[in-house]
Amino acid sequence: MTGLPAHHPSWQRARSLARAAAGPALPGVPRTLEDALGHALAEPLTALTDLPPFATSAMDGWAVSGPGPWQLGERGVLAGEQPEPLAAGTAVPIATGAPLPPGASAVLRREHGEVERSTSLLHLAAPGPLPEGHDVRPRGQECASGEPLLPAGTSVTPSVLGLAAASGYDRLVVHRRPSVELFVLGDELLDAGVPRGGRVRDALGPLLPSWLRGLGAEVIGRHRVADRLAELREAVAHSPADVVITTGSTAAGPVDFLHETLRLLDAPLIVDSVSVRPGHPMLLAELPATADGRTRHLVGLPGNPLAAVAGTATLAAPLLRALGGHADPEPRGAVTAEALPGHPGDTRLLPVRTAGTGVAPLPYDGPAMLRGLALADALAVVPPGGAAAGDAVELLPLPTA
Ligand SMILES: Nc1nc2c(c(=O)[nH]1)N[C@H]1C(S)=C(S)[C@@H](COP(=O)(O)OP(=O)(O)OC[C@H]3O[C@@H](n4cnc5c(N)ncnc54)[C@H](O)[C@@H]3O)O[C@H]1N2
Ligand code: MOO
Repeated sequence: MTGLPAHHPSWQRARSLARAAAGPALPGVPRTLEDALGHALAEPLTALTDLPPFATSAMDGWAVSGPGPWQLGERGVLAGEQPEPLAAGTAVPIATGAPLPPGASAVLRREHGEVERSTSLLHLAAPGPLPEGHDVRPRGQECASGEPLLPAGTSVTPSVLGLAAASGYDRLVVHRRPSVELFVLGDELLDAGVPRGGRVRDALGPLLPSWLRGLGAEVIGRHRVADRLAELREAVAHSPADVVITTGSTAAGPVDFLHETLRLLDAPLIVDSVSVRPGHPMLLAELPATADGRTRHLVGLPGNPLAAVAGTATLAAPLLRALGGHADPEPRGAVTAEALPGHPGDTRLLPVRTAGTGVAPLPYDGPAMLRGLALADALAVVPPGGAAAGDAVELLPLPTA
């Protein structure tokens, strides 16, 4: 456990407690490039080759040697070929990406040259002269073999996969993803159809798993758990997940058994409610370790859907990112296009949309509502008392897929 239990910390402190609770990131494992997507690099990415690995032509045209005009050879050089040396005063056709023949001094792009058919002489057809190295990508222009390209902790995106492949990798050593099991509580929840008979649709079962995957988690299960102490206790006690995430049951209602469950499991609370709106009943606890000594945590998200979203951004995101070894991102900021309403004493997380050069609030942002969130680009972190038009605010990203 990290530090003493923090009851009702500030929003900022709750985030750092959640990050620190992770401890060291999960161990590194080798993965094929395809399987590494979404993980974090456990080792720096170091170039396994010079890039480009040999001097190449940057354009379709001719490789030339010395000043023109040039006697044109017949056999051109295609990408993937090993060219013959080029004698002074001669030229050969060359394709973009083809290795430059030894002895070539520059590349003349097709639209800048003219071939005299009768003599097979290639003339410069653009204002000259053609400088040495023109339209040539020299070997090692992007990096030298052994050069560090990306630090450990970098999140593996499609672009990182491309760079890793270009620089010679078949596999990457990445941190294991934290496993997550999601327990959705609430006997009033329906899994299909229109709300009826006093019951409402489960909005969080569909909302959370893809978000959690986007945070780098491996979602190993999603279950509905009945509002009964014994059932919740069994589910939490036996979950093999690194992180158990529950929704609902955080408050003091007649069937809110989460606190009681944690007490019975001897699971100390690291965060027990946060000074943030919506979502202040959110919590973070350390669960008893697994038989093989792995630490486990529980994030309790409030049942009101927007409050659960606030809890995911506040507690689940820093915990999961740190477990997965992802480096902390630079905070993203924006200017407000109009005033953002705040809470007198707590931080407020407000769905906002980019409007012109700033961000603006959206209607329907109550804790039980998702209508504003569904149109939002981000959650704005609104300080106690609110933000005036033109103020800078931090933005928290929202998943897009
Ligand atoms: N006496 C107090 N009552 C409440 C407090 C409080 O401090 N004192 N806090 C309020 C706040 S703030 C919130 S947020 C909620 C948190 O409640 P729980 O986490 O215990 O959640 P539930 O009671 O189970 O549900 C609340 C609400 O959300 C609906 N819900 C639950 N799960 C889902 C879901 N998966 N999809 C859609 N809607 C869901 C549920 O039907 C309730 O309407 O407590 C306040 N009360
Ligand atoms: O703060 Mo509760 O978090 O939704 O109303």
